[in-house]
Amino acid sequence: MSEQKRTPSVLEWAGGPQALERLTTAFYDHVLKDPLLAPVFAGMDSEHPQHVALWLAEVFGGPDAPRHYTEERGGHPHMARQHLGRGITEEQRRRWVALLLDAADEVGLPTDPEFRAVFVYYIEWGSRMALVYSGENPPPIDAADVPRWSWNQTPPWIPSS
Ligand code: HEM
Repeated sequence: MSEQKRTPSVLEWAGGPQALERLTTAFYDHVLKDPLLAPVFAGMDSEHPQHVALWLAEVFGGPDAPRHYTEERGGHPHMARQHLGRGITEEQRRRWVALLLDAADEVGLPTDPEFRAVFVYYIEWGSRMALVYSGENPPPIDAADVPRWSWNQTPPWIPSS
């Protein structure tokens, strides 16, 4: 009887925490040069790329992965608060998503349809949530956990032999 292969977490598939740090480092380099986004990030913490990589690692790490962002950075409430009052526009959100996807190509994240689908699924949701929190009537900031995103409908394709 053939042994069933374990499905890697999205984080493992992406290349681990280091791959996400490469992604956010390249991404914020571009953000800071972008006319639409640079003003939004003018006061950005110099470690912001690492913090966002830590957040993404928790989102994509799978149910049993360490919760580093929650333990070290204050979890969902801290992240949500960081967007309050920023008045992010839909045009800025779209640019933010576009630059992140460009950066994913630039640093060589996997390009298989299954990985990119789950990645975009989270980024689309998360960026719209950031916009909602940044607006005039943000939802209350509750003690929700950092969301865990998994393969859902599109587990990675792994050859059987
Ligand atoms: C999936 C989408 C997003 C994720 C996962 C995300 C993640 C985060 C996280 C984790 C922080 C807090 C970092 C920390 O201090 O621990 C943060 C802060 C921030 N985010 Fe977002 N964000 C998203 C979308 C956006 C968008 C669309 C914008 C604006 C166009 C934005 C603007 C900011 C700004 C300006 C800060 C404060 C940065 C600083 O001063 O250090 N975010 N974000």
